[in-house]
Amino acid sequence: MITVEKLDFSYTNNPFIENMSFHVARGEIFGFLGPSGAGKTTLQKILTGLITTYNGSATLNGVECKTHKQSFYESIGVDFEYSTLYEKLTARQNLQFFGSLYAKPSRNIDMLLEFVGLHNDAEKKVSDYSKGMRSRLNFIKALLHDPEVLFLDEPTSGLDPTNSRIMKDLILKEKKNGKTILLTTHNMQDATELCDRVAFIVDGHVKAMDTPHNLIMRKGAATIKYTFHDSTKEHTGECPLAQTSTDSRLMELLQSNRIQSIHSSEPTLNDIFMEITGRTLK
Ligand SMILES: Nc1ncnc2c1ncn2[C@@H]1O[C@H](COP(=O)(O)OP(=O)(O)OP(=O)(O)O)[C@@H](O)[C@H]1O
Repeated sequence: MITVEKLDFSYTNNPFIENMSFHVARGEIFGFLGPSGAGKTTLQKILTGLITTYNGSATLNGVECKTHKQSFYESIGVDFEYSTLYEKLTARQNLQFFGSLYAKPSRNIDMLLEFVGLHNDAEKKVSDYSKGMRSRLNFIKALLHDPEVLFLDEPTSGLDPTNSRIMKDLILKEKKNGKTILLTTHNMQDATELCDRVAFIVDGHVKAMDTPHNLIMRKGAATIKYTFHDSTKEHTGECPLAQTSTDSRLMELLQSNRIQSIHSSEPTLNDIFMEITGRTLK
């Protein structure tokens, strides 16, 4: 669906994105993860045809992004971080207007509004919308022409936990509807939950690319920690989850029912990001 090969791009004379290659399959949710300034938005701009001065190749459905025709935009939907809604128009008027820009007939506006719980606010001006309502409206604006590929820039940024949950469920629903989704995020938890694969991006370079599960497993096994007490005081112990049966002390404690507490701790995607890139996402 999307193929990037030997991509080079910089805003300045210094190299930035260099020799980057990756492929995103149809129906996949693919996440660009990286700290501020890593080049995530730049990559999305290249793939949505907004930056055309790159070298190498970036194709979407076989079309080179920098030489696209207007019809290119029929197959992509874009929900970037900043709202592009008209404040003085109602939600419905906004959707009618943006829908009219495409050759394809719009999806049913009432159904889209219902889909994101805005059906009772359709006639309200966007200036009277809360941040969460705007995010949901911006999201369905990107779905109006039923595009094959969705580009989402920080889809949960600035949302409270409830609205963030709503947004993530909407993204997963669109994946079920067969969409290919490229998203950027700083949020490792969202990435772990949403993405089939992620690319760690730092300073314009891909440092790692895999499923969140495989990346987490790279760090090695999760560990278990346990506490037990003898006649004098409480002790703690630790061993790799995969080696519990060879930990003789743990075995003996289990058999004599002397364990007081036991829990496992898995590395997070954030731990792996720090290990691979030497950077944090904050
Ligand atoms: N139009 C531009 N002209 C010159 N430099 C730019 C331009 N847009 C972005 N940059 C620079 O390119 C680098 C990458 O920016 P980009 O917006 O792609 O980062 P990002 O990973 O999306 O960051 P964030 O998470 O903060 O959105 C930054 O150093 C930024 O200052």
